[in-house]
Parts: sequence; structure tokens; C-alpha cells
Amino acid sequence: MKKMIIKGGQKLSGEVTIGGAKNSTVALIPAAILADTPVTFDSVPDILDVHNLMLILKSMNVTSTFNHGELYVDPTKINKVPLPGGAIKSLRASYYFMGALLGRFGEAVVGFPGGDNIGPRPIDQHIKGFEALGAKVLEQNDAVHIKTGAAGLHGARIFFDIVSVGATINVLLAAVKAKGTTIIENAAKEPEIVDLATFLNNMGAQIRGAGTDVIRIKGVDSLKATNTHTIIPDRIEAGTYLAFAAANGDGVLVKNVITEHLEPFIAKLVEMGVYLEVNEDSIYVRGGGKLTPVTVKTAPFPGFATDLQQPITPLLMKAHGESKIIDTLYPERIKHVPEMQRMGGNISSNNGIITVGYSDMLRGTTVEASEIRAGVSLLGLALMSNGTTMIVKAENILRGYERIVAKLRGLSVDVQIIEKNTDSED
Ligand SMILES: CC(=O)N[C@H]1[C@@H](OP(=O)(O)OP(=O)(O)OC[C@H]2O[C@@H](n3ccc(=O)[nH]c3=O)[C@H](O)[C@@H]2O)O[C@H](CO)[C@@H](O)[C@@H]1O
Ligand SMILES: C=C(OP(=O)(O)O)C(=O)O
Repeated sequence: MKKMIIKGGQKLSGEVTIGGAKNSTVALIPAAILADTPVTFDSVPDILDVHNLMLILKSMNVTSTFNHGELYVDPTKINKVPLPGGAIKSLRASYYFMGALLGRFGEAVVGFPGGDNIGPRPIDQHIKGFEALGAKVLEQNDAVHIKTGAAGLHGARIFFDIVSVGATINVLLAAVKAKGTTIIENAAKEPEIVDLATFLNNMGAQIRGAGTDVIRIKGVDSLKATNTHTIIPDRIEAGTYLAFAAANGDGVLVKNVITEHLEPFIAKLVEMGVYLEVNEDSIYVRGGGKLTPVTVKTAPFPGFATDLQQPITPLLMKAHGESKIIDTLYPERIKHVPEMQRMGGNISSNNGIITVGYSDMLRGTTVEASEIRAGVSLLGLALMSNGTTMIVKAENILRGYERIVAKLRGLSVDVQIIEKNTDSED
């Protein structure tokens, strides 16, 4: 168990470089088992999710090594084994092994995934997709058992009832080596899906339309990597630092950003009155100035990302007036609210609407990071508070924010991570 200690009243200044996208990486690693060759990824974030995925690979006799942002995965001696639990439970994206194993072996047994505590996260659309491709799916003993007949997977036309990142990726992974053509309609359009399709196409897959709501996949027999795949920058990590810099910064340059991926977020900051300079692949935030309250409504890409509604909350507390947040994807993503209230934050949640008011009496206390974005938003608020904050369950933050202590130190902010049992510093 780790805890993070943050002294309040510290201003961010300087530069921070954004790492590879967590949500790309966690799809790309399972996708690597579809290859008939070793695979290398570059710009891989050093986050707990990556280390847990490497453990899952190891259980299948897939070797992997991770050094200085480069991850090498050799799936050529993979064993077909069930993946009922263990590291599977440590992250949501472990469910991508369902699609990837199905694509590789025509069958998969994968435990129900873990992941963030952000409300119900059904996987009915994933299952609908696998069944359309010709697989039989059985949910038994806390695991999903998926199997095709002797003919293997076949192409199909699939219309998702709901826009789902996970279901789009899982069906893509299963369909990429299926016989015939698969058409996914009402597909999710997130940049991480485009990144995955780019990786697979560079290995010989035939995927067209990723990034639009219709994706066509012509099945191929074999996938072979010939070059290193560089992972796109993490738009959620970038948004988090931008929000913190706007709320509590004194000149911050956020580098390695694809600004197009952050358009709805940047638009919201501008609407609030935040001074930004948007460059080709970096964004400068001046900090300070009078801020206007806004309404934030989350939506699938290209809408305002649900993963950024909590990180922007400390900034909303600087605006003079009442802001509203409506998370249409995860209305129960509110675990930060009682914790922020205990820190003196003027915030409440009622019937799926979070109301955030100007808060100038913030004080440090002990709070819990119940999930990644709740946790990081508490860190943002702690920096604005009087006194010291201790965030327990800090590993939830480390699940997706690489080298966050070093990056904050680079921004002149001192935070510490302590192992709870030993009280030794990380
Ligand atoms: C590893 C990863 O990439 N995680 C992201 C992914 O999660 P994840 O892929 O789990 O999220 P989805 O896009 O699938 O979920 C979107 C909405 O669809 C619902 N749904 C989803 C699947 C399904 O079969 N049935 C169903 O009803 C969900 O409950 C949710 O309300 O997208 C979310 C929405 O942008 C982000 O918050 C997560 O950071
Ligand atoms: C919800 C998130 O992650 P996951 O889907 O991996 O739980 C997130 O990154 O905010």
C-alpha cells in the first residue's frame, strides 16, 4: 500500500513531457500476441498497468523486457492457457486478452477484469461482437469462456448499441485474422483505437476507417512486425497537467502533445478564461487570471473525455461562480466528491450532476485515491490547499501516471511516495 504526501501551496512552473498513452499501451500489449514475430514498442509509459500486463504475458510463456520506454514482446512461443485471475484482476484492459486470444487460438478463458471503481462497466457489447464473429460465449466461475467451432471466426456486420472503446478494440483484435470481412458500425473513434489500427496495419492487417464510426476489417492469415511502433502521447496525462498548471501554475510548458486530441478540453479551458499558447506539439499555460465557471458534459471522442472530468475539478474551484459536471458515460464517477468535501472543497453531487463552487478554504487532510482519476484530482487539490495532504491507495494513481513524482519535481513541486508498511520512501 502506498501513500502520497503533498505539501500545499506549491506552484507549478517549468516544463513537463507527456509519455505514451496508457489506453493505447494497454491495448497494444495484448495485440502483440497476434504477431508471428517479436514486437517492439517505443514511448511506453512506466506505469503499473504495463507491469501487470507483462505478468499476464509471462503466464502464457510470452517473454517481454522493458527498458527506457522500449518494450520488447516475443509471442513466438506462446502457450494457450486460461487466464482466470491474478494480474487479470488488477486492470480493466486485461479483457483485451479475450479478443487477442480468440484471434490467435480461436478460444479464450479470461477472468472478469478489474479496473477503476467508476460505476457499472458491463461487457455485453464485447460478447455480442464475439458471438457475431461465430464464437460461443459462456460466463462461468467469474470468467468468460469463448470458443469457436472448427471453422474458426468469420467476418460479420456488427452494430454496437452503445459507443464503447473496449468493445470496438476487442472485436477488432478478434476480427483481424478472421476469415472474411468484418464491419463495425457505431464504433468508438478514440485516438487510441487509431493507434492500435496503425500498429496492426503496419504488421499486415487490413483495417480501414479507424477513427470514424465505421471500421472495416478484412481478415489476414499472418501478422509480422518489421519496425518499432511508437505509442501516441497520453491526452489524459496532458489534460491533467494542463488543468493543474491553469489552477495553480506560474508558467508551465506541456510538451509532447497531439493538440487535436485535446480540442474539447482546450476549448473548455479557453471558455473559462485560461491563458494558453497552443503550439505544434506543446501547450504553454500562464496560470493566474480571473476564471469563469463552465458546464462540462462528458461524451465519447471527440467529446470531453470522462477521464478528465475529475482532473479539471480543482481548476473549477478557482472560478468565481458555480460550475456543473455531467458525466454521461459514468454518472457514478464521483468517488472524489466526499474526499474533496473533507478538504474544504465546495462540491456536491446530486442525480448525476456534480456542482463545483469557488473554494478558498482548502485544507490538507488524509484522503483516499479510490481510482486513478479521483486520486489525481485529489493531488491537484492538495497543491492548492493549506497544510499537508496524505493520499492513501496512491498505487491507483501510479496505475496510469508515469514517473509522476519526478515529473512534478521537474515542475518545482515536491511530493513524496511512501510505502505504507515500511514507511520507506519510493
Ligand atoms: C483501458 C481503457 O481504454 N479505458 C477507457 C475506456 O474504458 P472502457 O472501454 O471500459 O469504456 P467504454 O467505452 O466501453 O464504456 C463507455 C460506456 O459504455 C458502457 N458499456 C461499455 C461496454 C459494453 O459492453 N456495454 C456498455 O454498456 C459503459 O458502461 C460506459 O457507460 O473508455 C472509457 C470511456 O472513454 C475511459 O473512461 C477508460 O479510461
Ligand atoms: C477508467 C480508466 O481506466 P481503466 O479503463 O483502465 O479502468 C481511466 O484511465 O481513467
